[in-house]
Amino acid sequence: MKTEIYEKEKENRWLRRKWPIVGIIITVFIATALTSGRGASEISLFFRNPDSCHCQVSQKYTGIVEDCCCDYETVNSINGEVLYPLLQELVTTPFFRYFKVKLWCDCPFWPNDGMCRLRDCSVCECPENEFPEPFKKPGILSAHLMCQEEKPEASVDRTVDNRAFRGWIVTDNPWTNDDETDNDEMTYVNLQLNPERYTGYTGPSARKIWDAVYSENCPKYSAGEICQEKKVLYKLISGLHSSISIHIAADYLLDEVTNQWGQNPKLMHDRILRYPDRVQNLYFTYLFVLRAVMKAANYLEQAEYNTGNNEEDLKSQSLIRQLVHNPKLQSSCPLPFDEAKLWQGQSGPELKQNIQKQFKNISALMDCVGCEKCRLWGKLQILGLGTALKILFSVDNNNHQGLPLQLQRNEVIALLNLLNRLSESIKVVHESGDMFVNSVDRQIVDAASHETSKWQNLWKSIASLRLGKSLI
Ligand SMILES: Cc1cc2nc3c(=O)[nH]c(=O)nc-3n(C[C@H](O)[C@H](O)[C@H](O)COP(=O)(O)OP(=O)(O)OC[C@H]3O[C@@H](n4cnc5c(N)ncnc54)[C@H](O)[C@@H]3O)c2cc1C
Repeated sequence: MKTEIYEKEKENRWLRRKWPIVGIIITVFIATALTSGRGASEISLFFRNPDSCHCQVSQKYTGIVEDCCCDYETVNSINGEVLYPLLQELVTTPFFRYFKVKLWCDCPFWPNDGMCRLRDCSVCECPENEFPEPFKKPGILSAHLMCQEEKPEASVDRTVDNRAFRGWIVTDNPWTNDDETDNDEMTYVNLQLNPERYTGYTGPSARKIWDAVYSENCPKYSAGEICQEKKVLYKLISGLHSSISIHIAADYLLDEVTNQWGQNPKLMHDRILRYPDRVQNLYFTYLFVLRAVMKAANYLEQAEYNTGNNEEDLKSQSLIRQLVHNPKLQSSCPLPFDEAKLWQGQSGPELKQNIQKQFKNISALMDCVGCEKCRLWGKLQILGLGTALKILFSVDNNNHQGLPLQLQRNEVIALLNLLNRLSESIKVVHESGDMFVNSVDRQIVDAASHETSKWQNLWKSIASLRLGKSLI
């Protein structure tokens, strides 16, 4: 009997002495369990992928944005001080808030598999009396023009065909799939009433679009690729994708029951911030589009901003002037992207043709997006990118090709609204990126220490149980 008590006491003493080691073993065990995917998903993501581990390290982007002519610090400062405030105001003016779009979903690649869950997926179209008179052609509201929800107010703009807008011509964009000159089935949407945010569009339907975009139309270039032309399309699309994800995370439906909207730091971290290349591509896309706007400065300055609301139209024009001729922008980042460097080699024209074809395909894929609001913003932003590509690559500085720049009103609306979206995303990443990363890190640490203390308590109870028993 004595020997038995002695043995038990020995065992407990061993347990007490080795407790710190046991603690470490438990911690390692928990970490292993979590990294093998059995723990909370956020923790597993954090530990599992060493490339994505930015634990407590603040993500600072410095130096020149790759393939551009401006550095991160300058982008952040001109965006925060100049572009963001001007663009925020500009997109609320009547001229820039009505976008003409074909919302019908007739996917040329596969049957429509609309997977939208939320009411927020659908677009609130403009009633006929809302959008500006000069945008309309009298008598176009015939009964056969039905909108998405079979309402008669899905009016079509044909006014631009006839009106002598200075600078507003009807022309097709060679980079996009939709025929911009065909007004059938087009409808007007007030963008201010349809913010780009979380819609619940997710799963295989959304994944199929992005997969088709990346795998078939702009595959990721291999590391070490030096041909800038081969990288441009991927970087533009990836930058746009980052911006879309940032808007989803920044305006997320946190609680469906109480309809509570707010930021989702985990989504922001998991989809964007933990991938530095996605953030870098966002900056690239921003500078690319900014360069297009600056290159078209004279055109934009002289164009007619006419919605019939004189005061607001003067405001649009004044804001455009302040933007394209801004002294701070001109001095700190005069050439955000140098398009003249591209298409120089022998294979230049062929490369350009290929990229144009791929971009057109991506644009056609927007008709496959199974959520109306996502389709609206997808189409707008792709038209905006197509307009930037048209400005930078379809016309050269000296009009050597004999093609003076001609833009359609809808292209300008898309271009400036796209720049505004990118500007918002840059602001979020720059001003709140660290806060999101820290908040996710905190959640991870809290979850891990909660798990650890749970195991420690369990272990302590087992140990005291054994100790108690042995003393009986
Ligand atoms: C055109 C379009 C517009 C959309 N608009 C909205 C919207 O307004 N609101 C909404 O809630 N949902 C929208 N969606 C859906 C949304 O983009 C996501 O597809 C959805 O939230 C599911 O996300 P996910 O985590 O599966 O990753 P996804 O964002 O679908 O990404 C799919 C894959 O692409 C790769 N990837 C992700 N980001 C990048 C990047 N920046 N660069 C390179 N590769 C990347 C990754 O491998 C990832 O697994 C839209 C989808 C499309 C196609």
